[in-house]
Amino acid sequence: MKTGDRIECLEILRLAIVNPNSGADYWILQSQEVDGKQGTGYFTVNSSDLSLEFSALFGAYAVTSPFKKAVEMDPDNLRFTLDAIELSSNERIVETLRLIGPSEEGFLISAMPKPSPQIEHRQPTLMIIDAPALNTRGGGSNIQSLFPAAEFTTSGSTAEEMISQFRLDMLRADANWLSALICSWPSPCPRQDDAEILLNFSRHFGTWRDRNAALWRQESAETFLARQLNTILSLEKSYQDWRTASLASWKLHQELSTSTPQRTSRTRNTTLETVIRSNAQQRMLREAKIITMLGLLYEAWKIHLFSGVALLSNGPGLDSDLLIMERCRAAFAEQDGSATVEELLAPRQNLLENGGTSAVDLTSLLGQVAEDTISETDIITLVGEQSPLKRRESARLKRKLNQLDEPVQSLADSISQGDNLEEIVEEPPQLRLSARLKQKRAKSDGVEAVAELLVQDEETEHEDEAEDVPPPALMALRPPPLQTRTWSLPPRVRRTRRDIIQHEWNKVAREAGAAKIEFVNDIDDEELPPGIGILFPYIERSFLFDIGIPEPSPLTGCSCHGKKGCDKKRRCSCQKKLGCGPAYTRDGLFIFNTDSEVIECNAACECSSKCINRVAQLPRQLPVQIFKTDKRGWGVKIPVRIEKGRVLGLYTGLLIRREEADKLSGTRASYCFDLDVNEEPDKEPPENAYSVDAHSCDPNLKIISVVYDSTPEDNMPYPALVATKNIPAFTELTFDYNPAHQTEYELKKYREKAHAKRSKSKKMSRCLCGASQCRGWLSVVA
Ligand SMILES: C[S@@+](CC[C@H](N)C(=O)[O-])C[C@H]1O[C@@H](n2cnc3c(N)ncnc32)[C@H](O)[C@@H]1O
Repeated sequence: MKTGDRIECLEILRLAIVNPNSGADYWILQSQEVDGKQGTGYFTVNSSDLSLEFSALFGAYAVTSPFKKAVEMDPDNLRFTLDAIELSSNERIVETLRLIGPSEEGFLISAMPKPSPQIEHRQPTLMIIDAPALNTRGGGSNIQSLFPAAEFTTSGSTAEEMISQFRLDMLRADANWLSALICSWPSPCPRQDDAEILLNFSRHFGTWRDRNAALWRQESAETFLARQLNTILSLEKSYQDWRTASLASWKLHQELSTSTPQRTSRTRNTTLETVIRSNAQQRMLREAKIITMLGLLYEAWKIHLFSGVALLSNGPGLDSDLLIMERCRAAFAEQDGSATVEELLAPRQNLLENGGTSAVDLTSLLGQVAEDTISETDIITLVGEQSPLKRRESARLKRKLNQLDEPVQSLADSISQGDNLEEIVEEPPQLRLSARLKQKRAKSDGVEAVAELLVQDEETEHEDEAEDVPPPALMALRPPPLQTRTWSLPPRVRRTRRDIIQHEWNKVAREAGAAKIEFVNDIDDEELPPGIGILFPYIERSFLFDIGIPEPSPLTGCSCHGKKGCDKKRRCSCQKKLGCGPAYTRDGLFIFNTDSEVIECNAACECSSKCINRVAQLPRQLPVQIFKTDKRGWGVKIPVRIEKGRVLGLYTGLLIRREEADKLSGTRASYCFDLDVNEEPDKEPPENAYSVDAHSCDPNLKIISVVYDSTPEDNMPYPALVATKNIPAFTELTFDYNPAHQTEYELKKYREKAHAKRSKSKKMSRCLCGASQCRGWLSVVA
């Protein structure tokens, strides 16, 4: 590239190019008038120093200089092809290039939008900044000296303003993305307040970044950096608190699960419960990894903060790394976690050989954490040995992780028992990690359940792919040989968040023997109901138990024999407690002959699994669609006709104590279901498909309480959803959130209360059920 060359492009927002060796000052690509119009996308290169070959800017990739091929132009879609390296403007070039060069040492080329009332698209100006030069000239305060004012007169703004704007954009992108990422994680098991800590954490982070953006204009670079450092310290503290709380919670969870032989032996006996239990364990594991990941993110960010380029792009490691991560995370999600360790590590190997940054490592890590295909020890391995600074940091990290509390250590042990850390670091990453994990876990005592689950995962994997989405290619993460490397993602069927969640939920449903679940939205662009994310713990049946929930008492069962053993109430000790005839017909339809709890036969009974008194406990038979309604958020419907009395399934979730439930507010409270059959204080937030059922004052479902894996005295019945009428296919399913309000007396009281409270109470809102007898107000806490 030389002065006078023309480059055609539509828009460049940011472009960073790193060159550790050259001493050139900067280049400017100015837009030119074409056909009498300014800024239609042609740019001419001006440079104050032509000693810098363009190929050198591409560091590891451009092996010879000057570059052999001219810049190729594609007016519809900006595309630079340099020495067979393709850079597409579809991805922000700043990120692409950050992948291939050590930002600490080089140049930053940035292209910024130049506001122009005449032209619709943003008109770019491209700048190349020599970061070391920036340092020697006194950092941020002297930026102007690098950009002679004359060069910017056409843009109508000063260099400083443009840089501030640039930084502001990056800060916003960062803060938004990180908070979206953190907020999309669901509340961890078993402690609900972990979610709160996470939220605070992300808020804290967001506020900090926004404030930084504002202060940049007012403060000197030194004060600015000092302030950042202070905030990092407090941010770190909040992260540490969160980590400590989560670890303590994990420890307690572990202790409780091992010190409760009754529940343990029961869960081992039933595949369903084993799976649920394993899910909980996996989830905890994943959370521990995420905690570690966040730590690594901040470590990485801190390292970058001290590099020269930090002065210009404000937390540069995080700025672009986060965006890279976001992209790679999506790529990982598309791959459904099927990349091999080798494939995951390949970008890093390539980087190390060619002088890379930590960006890809973190990217890969985050993707893998989301897909649960990586352990803490692998994370440490991946952080690996890089720059001396990075090496120090990673050694410190290793020490830290080694000193971690027992819970995480035992987690790591359960994954890689028998390996020491150094061996893992050395080990060539050739095996599929999931296979390795499977073997390790299968070997270690007490984690058979997890191994069993993994085997099931594998078995169902292919079936799933055939059903949902074609297996994605691995191109994006498997770097091609140097000369042919492409950064544009190949065309493929894109997996949305909805696809991924649907896939995950169906996996759980299938394992529980239940029918399919589908998300449908014909109303707007919202992909999923609020609060449902990649790690949302879907439970098909059974409860998850919060800490402090007492063990259910030992079960006693009936001694009915033969197929018809439980048909007669007086012979069946379970049904005797019912006080009426059998609750179900032989076809499994609820008879509506009792308002009290239905006591179904249980694991201790001698009757067969097909006995008449086992209905709600069976896997959900009908497929469900979770769909977006026009006025009431998301709801549930079933694509087939439903007979009156059909038991559709259970409303399950995490069983928490009333004290905890009372602390819930807003949306979370609206999912809380009071199991208050015997005045015991347990409630649960949502964790399955029926938790999005809407309220109606004229509902088509009724909730009945069913007991089958605890005793009535334990007060842990399952709310089961029963059709109260024949329901046509695709009708929205509704139940009355407050059936007590149906009686005249209660209704009167309710109306008075609603009237008094409607302007004040957050718990009352307008009912939009549309029923002719609509009570007008919805009390969201049932
Ligand atoms: C348990 S959630 C149900 C799922 C919810 N629709 C969603 O999109 O997440 C309960 C919330 O749904 C909404 N909702 C359910 N039934 C409603 C109704 N009849 N009228 C108005 N809002 C309703 C209210 O916002 C309520 O707080």
